[in-house]
Amino acid sequence: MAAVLRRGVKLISSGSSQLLSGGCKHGRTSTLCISSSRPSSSKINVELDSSTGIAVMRFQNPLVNSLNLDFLTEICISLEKLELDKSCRGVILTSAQPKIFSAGLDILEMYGKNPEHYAAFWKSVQEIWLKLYGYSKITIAAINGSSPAGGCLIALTADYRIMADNPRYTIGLNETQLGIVAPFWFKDTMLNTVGHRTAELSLQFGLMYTPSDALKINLVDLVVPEEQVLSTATETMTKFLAIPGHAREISKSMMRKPVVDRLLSCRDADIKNFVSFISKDSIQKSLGQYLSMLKQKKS
Ligand SMILES: CC/C=C\C/C=C\CCCC/C=C/C(=O)SCCNC(=O)CCNC(=O)[C@H](O)C(C)(C)COP(=O)(O)OP(=O)(O)OC[C@H]1O[C@@H](n2cnc3c(N)ncnc32)[C@H](O)[C@@H]1OP(=O)(O)O
Repeated sequence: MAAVLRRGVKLISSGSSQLLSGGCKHGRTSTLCISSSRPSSSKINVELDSSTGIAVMRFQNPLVNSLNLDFLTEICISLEKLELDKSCRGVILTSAQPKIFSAGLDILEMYGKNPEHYAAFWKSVQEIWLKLYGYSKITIAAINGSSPAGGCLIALTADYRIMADNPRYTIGLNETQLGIVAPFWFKDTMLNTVGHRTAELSLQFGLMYTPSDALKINLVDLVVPEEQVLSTATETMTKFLAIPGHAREISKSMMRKPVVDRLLSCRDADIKNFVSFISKDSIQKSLGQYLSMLKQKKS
């Protein structure tokens, strides 16, 4: 159930099973409607300040915000609701988990499952990218932890990226390190942000960057002390909000539409390609080894 935090601000816990269709208004505060049952299953929370129009979406999928099917669906539904909500003007994406923005796609969704599962999972990955990269409202990634692969992709879809100044946090498209390949629309998103040569090296080596190195290649726009990430994101959002909305929105769409259209024109083929690639014995073996390496790292 939505709980009032301070004047004009509501906390919205949203489990995918709890979301109802359509936004609703409660007095002066515009928020999303959810039922009150089982709020503890929520993988995200959204705080929408109706006095500023700024929503903060926090990822809270323990342990590391890995992007599984349910989590992706939940994020997508919440983004859709915020997009339809006239009182929301921009969304800040950040993490409630310590040290991790998002560990990227959940490897367990791509390992040891059947083709139908792989297809459904990949469809949800496409959905989140299409939703975020084509999002009409302003998005800012407040990157308060590590952000490999799919986590980096989520950050890359934002209009602006602010990263915490902690050299332990890294960000990048590291897919090749897992023996897998970032698909063309991951590549295009990276390329549109950092340019051709940097994207080429970055993708081939599967490079992960510290915040200061990420800043050097424009993978992030700003690096600030960790405790200032959210406040800086809010200040930056205010600057974006000062621009006439329709002009900003059309400019964003002009920059991104060709890339969005490219995936829209071949979604089914892209799913087929993913299923066939990920089902290969050699790829499954690589993913299995990578998972073992993650586990061994602890011991
Ligand atoms: C031609 C091409 C055509 C089509 C496309 C084909 C291919 C598909 C491309 C797919 C694109 C893929 C994108 C991805 O996002 S792949 C995922 C990449 N992610 C990573 O490499 C991150 C790996 N994780 C880490 O580096 C660290 O875990 C992290 C995030 C820095 C956190 O470190 P730490 O705090 O020390 O925590 P642990 O390492 O101990 O992890 C805790 C726990 O979480 C498990 N885990 C971590 N990451 C993932 C993940 N991505 N998926 C699933 N599980 C993950 C980890 O194993 C630990 O589990 P445990 O059970 O041991 O507690």
